Amino acid sequence: MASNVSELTTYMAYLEGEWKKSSSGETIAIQSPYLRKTIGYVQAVTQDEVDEAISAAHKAQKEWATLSVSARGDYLDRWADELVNNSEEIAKAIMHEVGKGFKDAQKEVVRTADLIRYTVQEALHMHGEALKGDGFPGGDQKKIGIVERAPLGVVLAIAPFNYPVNLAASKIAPALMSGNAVIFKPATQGSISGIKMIEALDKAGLPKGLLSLTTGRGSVIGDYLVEHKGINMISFTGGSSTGRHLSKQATMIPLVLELGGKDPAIVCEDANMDVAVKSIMNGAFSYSGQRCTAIKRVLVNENVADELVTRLKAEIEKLSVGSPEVDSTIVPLIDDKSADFVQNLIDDALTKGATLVTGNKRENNLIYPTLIDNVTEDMDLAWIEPFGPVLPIIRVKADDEAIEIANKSEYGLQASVFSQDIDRALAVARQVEAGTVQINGRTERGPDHFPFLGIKSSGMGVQGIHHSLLSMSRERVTVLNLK
Ligand SMILES: NC(=O)C1=CN([C@@H]2O[C@H](COP(=O)(O)OP(=O)(O)OC[C@H]3O[C@@H](n4cnc5c(N)ncnc54)[C@H](OP(=O)(O)O)[C@@H]3O)[C@@H](O)[C@H]2O)C=CC1
Ligand SMILES: O=C(O)[C@H](O)COP(=O)(O)O
Repeated sequence: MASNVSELTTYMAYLEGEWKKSSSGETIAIQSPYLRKTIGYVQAVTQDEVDEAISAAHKAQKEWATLSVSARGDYLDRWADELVNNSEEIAKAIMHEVGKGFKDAQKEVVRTADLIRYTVQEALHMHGEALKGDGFPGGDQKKIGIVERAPLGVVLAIAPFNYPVNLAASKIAPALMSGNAVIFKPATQGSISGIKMIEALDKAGLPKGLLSLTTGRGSVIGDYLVEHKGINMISFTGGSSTGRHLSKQATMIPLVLELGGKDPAIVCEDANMDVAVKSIMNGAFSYSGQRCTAIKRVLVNENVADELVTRLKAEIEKLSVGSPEVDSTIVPLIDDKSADFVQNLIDDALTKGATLVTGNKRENNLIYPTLIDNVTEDMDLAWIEPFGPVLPIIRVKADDEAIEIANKSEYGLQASVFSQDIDRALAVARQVEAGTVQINGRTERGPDHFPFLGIKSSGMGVQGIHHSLLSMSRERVTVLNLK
């Protein structure tokens, strides 16, 4: 596939239902991680523009909340249709901007349309409840509690670079279906994909002002957005340090945080090795490990460690490395800084005596898939999230030791346990501190209607379609006191 990004577009911000140049007069250049050149410019939105967008959002939200759920759903269904109709163009934007393989980028767009449609259906099927007062000692049948769900107001949706369309829509769709307005802050590297996605929503006829897209550096407008009195809920996905910072800035408003991880794959000595190898390969290396749910360390029983390492090495050496345009599994990392970060983790482990099995080759921000054995607890690679294609092997003597090391991590997003004995796998799974534990499978967020959550430094609150709808609305209780 030939890349045609020679004509550089300056993209507008979407403010109060109009595509506008920012009054700042400033733009931000977006660099493609694999073309290694500027592919477009986005607006650096000002604080005054943020104020205006939030004020317009409040106005539009009032009317939106009076629409029936099915009428809101019609807008969102049309959005999903538009995304599918423009999937090739949006996928190209994702590929150019964040270096994701074209087929995976297309899957991301289709998955997003599916997520939006499911969100509509889920919202249509969420009903309130009526409580009878006599259900509590001393209560009275004449007291009836009606419990409905009400919107929160204006939701701030902040997304990371790695799933610029899906992780944004998984916030925007439930926010809108719950009757809220949205301020969407895309990752700077991910803004063009976000703009393309919002173009589709605009084409679907969304009422003006209900959603604004504020492009700009998180370090410049992030705190302003987060601390803004007009924001009633924040749904954030990104790194743990950004998430921790944000949780200190935001006061007395609901907050859902999906953050980083250091997902372990625990391989017991009775694991089915075919399953373990396939799952670890897929879990650790797809999109060069730039997934929050990537397998980021392997805790393997020493009796099967040699076999696992030999088989992983053979598979890693077969991985395609290079351009996302030919769907390589290993693609250049999002920027040079990220590649330096991964390289430092590799260097630290090797300096401290770990064994290089394969990899540790680099061309600019392209890091070849790297497997490092005999990683020990004194090495940063045992604990720090690389967000790149490097996998540490930590050998353990028993399940208990694997659980202990798994739980020593500050993170608790997901984990995998591989064993052919379901009782054993379940016993291990129940002791691992993580939002989700996969038995005999790779760590992953999908399917998107499952609850998705991180504990410890991996997050706060729950996503997944049903839970996102809940977190973006509140109970509204009306009590009838009959004569
Ligand atoms: N648990 C989960 O569901 C997921 C977690 N992640 C995690 O995200 C990280 C990678 O994504 P990355 O984009 O680099 O993460 P970052 O934390 O760097 O950025 C995430 C978002 O926050 C914005 N931001 C930055 N500073 C602020 C601020 N002060 N206030 C408000 N917003 C701010 C960024 O904007 P800008 O780009 O302009 O700086 C971006 O939109 C990894 O740690 C990964 O594990 C990723 C996907 C899923
Ligand atoms: O950013 C991430 O890593 C995504 O939330 C992971 O999604 P996936 O596990 O479904 O690829």
